[in-house]
Amino acid sequence: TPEMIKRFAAREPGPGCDQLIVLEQSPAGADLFMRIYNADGSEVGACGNAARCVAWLIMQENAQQTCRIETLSGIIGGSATSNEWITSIDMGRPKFDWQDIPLAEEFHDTRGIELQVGPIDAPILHTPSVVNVGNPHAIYWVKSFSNYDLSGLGPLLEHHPLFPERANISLAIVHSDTHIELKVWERGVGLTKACGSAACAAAVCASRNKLTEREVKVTLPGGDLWITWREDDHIIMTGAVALDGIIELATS
Ligand SMILES: N[C@H](CCC[C@H](N)C(=O)O)C(=O)O
Repeated sequence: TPEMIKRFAAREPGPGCDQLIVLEQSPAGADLFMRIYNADGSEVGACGNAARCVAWLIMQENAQQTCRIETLSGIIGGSATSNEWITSIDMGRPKFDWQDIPLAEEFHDTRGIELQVGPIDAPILHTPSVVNVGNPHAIYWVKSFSNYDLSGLGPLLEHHPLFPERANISLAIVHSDTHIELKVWERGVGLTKACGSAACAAAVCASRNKLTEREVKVTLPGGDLWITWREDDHIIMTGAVALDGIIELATS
């Protein structure tokens, strides 16, 4: 139940976690179904970091080079790389229409929507890009993180009425046309060290807004991820399998 998940995630007892991942049989015939619970007990459709860990486990266990993982948002594809500790995930295609984010009202240009923070005449944050990469994201483009208290602004924006399913909120610095740096307030969790889906969201929005190339390195507090937004519209995320993220595999 959500209460049990909240207790587990809140480190009572145990190490705590940002997400709790439950692996089940896949009704769609994928290698398995990955059920994703946030620390607040909410169930969501994407978790990039977990996908890399779960793909690694499947491919190790079955001696496979590829795998398919079913999620609430559809089937994603895992593949091994030349480095056994690095996996790639095909996160599928981004959705940019306002109804697919989803937003509570119509916006024709989701490359930058009217959602400013602070005084109308001198907003401290404004014109975020929004996208759904299996889960909803809003990305604010900033020059530096030091001017913003994301732990204060995050929950306000996460729960903003414009996001009927809430949203993951990121601050993004574009260092070059191949390098983005992110700080993320995750829906249902809070500030985290890494968010794979936010890295995907920022990469496709930066490219769509002509701020970067289609292949970028995304630096998060917990490490780097490499995102390619392929010409066929699929988002490929490559990064280390954060094995320290697999505290324990509870087999039921
Ligand atoms: N908090 C996110 C789910 C986990 C995302 C993050 N852990 C990742 O690696 O993508 C959401 O509610 O959509």
